[in-house]
Amino acid sequence: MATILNGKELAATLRAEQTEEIRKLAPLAGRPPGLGVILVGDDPASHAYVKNKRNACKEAGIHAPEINLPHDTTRETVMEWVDKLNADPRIDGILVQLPLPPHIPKDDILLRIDPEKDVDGFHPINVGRLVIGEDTLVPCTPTGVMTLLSRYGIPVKGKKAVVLGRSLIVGKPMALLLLAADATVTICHSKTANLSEETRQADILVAALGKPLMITKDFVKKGAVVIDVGISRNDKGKLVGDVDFDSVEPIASAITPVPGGVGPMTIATLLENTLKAYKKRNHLS
Ligand SMILES: Nc1nc(=O)c2c([nH]1)NC[C@@H]1CN(c3ccc(C(=O)N[C@@H](CCC(=O)O)C(=O)O)cc3)C=[N+]21
Repeated sequence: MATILNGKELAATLRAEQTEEIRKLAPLAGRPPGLGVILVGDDPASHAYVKNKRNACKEAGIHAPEINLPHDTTRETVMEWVDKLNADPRIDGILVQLPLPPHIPKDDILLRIDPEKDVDGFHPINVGRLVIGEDTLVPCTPTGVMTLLSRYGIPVKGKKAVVLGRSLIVGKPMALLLLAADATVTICHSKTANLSEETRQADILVAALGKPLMITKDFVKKGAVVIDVGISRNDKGKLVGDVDFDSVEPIASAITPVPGGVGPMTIATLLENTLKAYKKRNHLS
């Protein structure tokens, strides 16, 4: 029987801690923290995520103006909104919801965000700082995974970690964070040969490939800690991860469910990053 790593419950605990901290800091700063969210187009999944973020911010006392732009918005208009949020003294964090429509070059937009307000940690300056090992804003999903591991007392130092996936948003920063925590890290991806041989070495296995239910017990060593970052919808519209939970749970020592695992931790970390940027900008500790 594996320990179920309850991200939903832990995220609620973290948000309560953040709410308390904001209540204490706002009078010192003379204002609450601010997170500006830019959403382009009408992708229903993106709108649902942004709604979750808005509710979490509201609950915690974060000022969170939302810029909703139509699908046919130009690159220049999005740039102007980023500039406006960069210059706004009440804004500590900026999030441009991804994916953007194909006619808007993502890299140009992310490069425009003030790195000190880059609560997603996607700006090349922040990616570089993470590689160097400086304290900086780090992408929310992998940071949330590290928080989940540490709050459940799961040791990382000296362990063999295998990360499945090499995206800018999850795989690469996940590998760097595990490395910084002294794990021995392997990154696997779609071209990896003998994938299950690699994954069966893992003490900690992080699945972020976007292939629903692909990871069965054949990919997992007995007693491994299994973290599922996948979020896909099946034909019934139900949320499923990259891990076949029913197959893997009996042999894992700990495992995250989907939903209720990594997803809620992502949002709690977005608030944490906003708070971090706010404290730095206001010289509060
Ligand atoms: N600039 C940017 N930053 C992001 O961090 C970002 C993004 N764009 N685009 C989309 C992805 C996806 N993402 C999720 C956040 C929360 C849940 C989450 O809370 N999931 C719940 C379930 C939600 C549901 O039921 O739909 C759970 O897993 O329990 C999932 C996915 C952030 N992303």
